[in-house]
Amino acid sequence: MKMMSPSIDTPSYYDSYPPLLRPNNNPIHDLNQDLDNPIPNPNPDPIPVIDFQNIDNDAISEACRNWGVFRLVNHGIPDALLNQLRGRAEEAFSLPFDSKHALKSCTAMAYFWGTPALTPTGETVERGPTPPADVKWLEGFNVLLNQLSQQLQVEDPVLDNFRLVLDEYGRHQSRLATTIFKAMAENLNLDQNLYESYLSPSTASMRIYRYLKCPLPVWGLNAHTDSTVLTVLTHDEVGGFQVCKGDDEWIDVEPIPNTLVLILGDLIQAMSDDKYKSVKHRVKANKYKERISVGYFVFSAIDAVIQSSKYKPFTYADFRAGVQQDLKTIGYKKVGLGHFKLTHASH
Ligand SMILES: O=C(O)CCC(=O)C(=O)O
Ligand SMILES: [Fe+2]
Repeated sequence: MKMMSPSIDTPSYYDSYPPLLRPNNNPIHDLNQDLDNPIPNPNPDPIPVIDFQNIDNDAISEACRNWGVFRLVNHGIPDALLNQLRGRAEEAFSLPFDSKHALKSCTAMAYFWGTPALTPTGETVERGPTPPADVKWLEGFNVLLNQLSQQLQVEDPVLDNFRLVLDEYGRHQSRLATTIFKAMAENLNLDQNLYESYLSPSTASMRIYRYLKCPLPVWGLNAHTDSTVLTVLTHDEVGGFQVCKGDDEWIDVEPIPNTLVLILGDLIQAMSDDKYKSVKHRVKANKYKERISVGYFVFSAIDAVIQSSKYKPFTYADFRAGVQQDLKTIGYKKVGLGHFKLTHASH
């Protein structure tokens, strides 16, 4: 799709960047990280593939146990909608920084930049006096799906078109997550009564990120696990997304058009008594290209009590409070499930 935004060669191009992240205006960055030692990218990569039109519970089970991540094909989201999503996201990010920043406190679609550490309503979590080295070369919108049907506080046709396409895309994501979770719940023999509250698409959120061109070899997003039941990602062709296999084998996930990447989060790890893995993942920054990704994050109902032989019973509200506290104190290297781990877990 053609963009109305200034071309990359014009000086005004960087008006869409947060001022601190514009060229020649960059904070000091942490250079002590080694970005150059992932496993060389085999082609195709070894990430398991699940066909949504022909769901194979055994294949899902194996992917969940051994990987914590799989690629979803034949998911039924029209290519046209995925292309539209991409086009609308590019248009929204190309707006001048001030137009995006006007949405800073808009809960339905909150703009953020410089950090992925947010409250559930999309406000930036402040971490003491944030050292400049913590600034991440990214910006994004945090979207609460159940609020997207209403007009945004800020009237802007570009943002409104973006909202509409996100709403439609979000409905597809709820459909996919519900079906996939059902297969997982069957595999795990989860109690039918519990299982209803274990996945709550009505409280799902989305994040649309633009990773900005970053002049230094840093991580676009540090290694972390998601605080979700499931996360569904769609990636553009730029690449840079990596998952961890085993303890320390980082694998580049190839961006394959019109496929989705599904990640297991901390909550399903607990529900599965640690049989399924909440997979560590991270994003490499790119010096030459911006990268856009869209993530759908689905959690348990806020008062759902998660039962596990490996953890004390906890509600999702408890878990979320723990994660928010972790973000304030230690950042993305959260304690997460560790807050509830039983030291002498029963078998
Ligand atoms: O941008 C991506 O591909 C990953 C985003 C992510 O891991 C997250 O928001 O938790
Ligand atoms: Fe993540």
